[in-house]
Amino acid sequence: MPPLRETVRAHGLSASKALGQNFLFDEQLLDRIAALPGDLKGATVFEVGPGPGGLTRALLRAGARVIAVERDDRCLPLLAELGEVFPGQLMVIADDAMAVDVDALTGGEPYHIVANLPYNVGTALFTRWLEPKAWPPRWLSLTLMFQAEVAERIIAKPDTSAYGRLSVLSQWRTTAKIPMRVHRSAFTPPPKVMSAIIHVTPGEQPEGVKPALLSKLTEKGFGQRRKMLRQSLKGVEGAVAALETLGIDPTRRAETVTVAEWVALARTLSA
Ligand SMILES: C[S@@+](CC[C@H](N)C(=O)[O-])C[C@H]1O[C@@H](n2cnc3c(N)ncnc32)[C@H](O)[C@@H]1O
Repeated sequence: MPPLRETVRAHGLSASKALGQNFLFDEQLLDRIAALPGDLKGATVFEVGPGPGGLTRALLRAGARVIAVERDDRCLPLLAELGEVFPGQLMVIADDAMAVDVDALTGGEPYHIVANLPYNVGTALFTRWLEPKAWPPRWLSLTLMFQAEVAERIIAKPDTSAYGRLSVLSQWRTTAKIPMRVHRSAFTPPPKVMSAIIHVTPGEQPEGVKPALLSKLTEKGFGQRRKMLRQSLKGVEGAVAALETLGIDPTRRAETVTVAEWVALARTLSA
């Protein structure tokens, strides 16, 4: 099929800022991204925002069955052409990714999620995928492009300025890594900031922890990250006493508390 840039030009497709569109046209780079989840031959992949289909092409070339959700109807004719080149491999749904039920769309099959995310909904989608009703989730891996600053927050360690609620919620039952950084100049048009890819795989959920409690504790703790825990966690019943029981100094601040300590605190309160 014709090179990606040529196809985009032929369709007169230009990036829309309102839809968070920054396109990738370097097919070698796209193949490297599509290789990050591992062997995709015969695997199901859910893609958010295929746009002109650069990443989609790479996933199809890798042998995946791709279910893609795109909000911009201008991209649909171009994606339909792509579907003809890879018969039976591509299903495109014209919708808002926030409104679709991925488990239902993928028909109960385990699936990978791969996306060059629209920045305006990226974090909201990511946190939703981290908080399914049941664990392990149906997804096998997440391979997601983020602004580098958000990616750093996801993998951050305690005692760093990037460490926060997103770090704890990302790390307590998954393994999260940054396998690749992508320079802003790789995109058309180039965004203002650098990007990085996050690769996440599910891990074991620690026993006896209610996810909603961990969510609440981290919300309170990091909501007032400069305050001592005995102050910031005052609103969570039993939390300050639990700190004492666990030997966590209540004069510490949220950003010094390790993921394992947050989990221990949530476990104590979940009992
Ligand atoms: C950063 S671009 C990536 C495009 C393409 N995947 C690439 O790598 O070149 C983000 C894409 O997400 C689409 N998009 C934005 N918001 C969306 C939403 N809520 N649901 C589905 N797609 C959305 C945009 O139209 C755009 O095509």
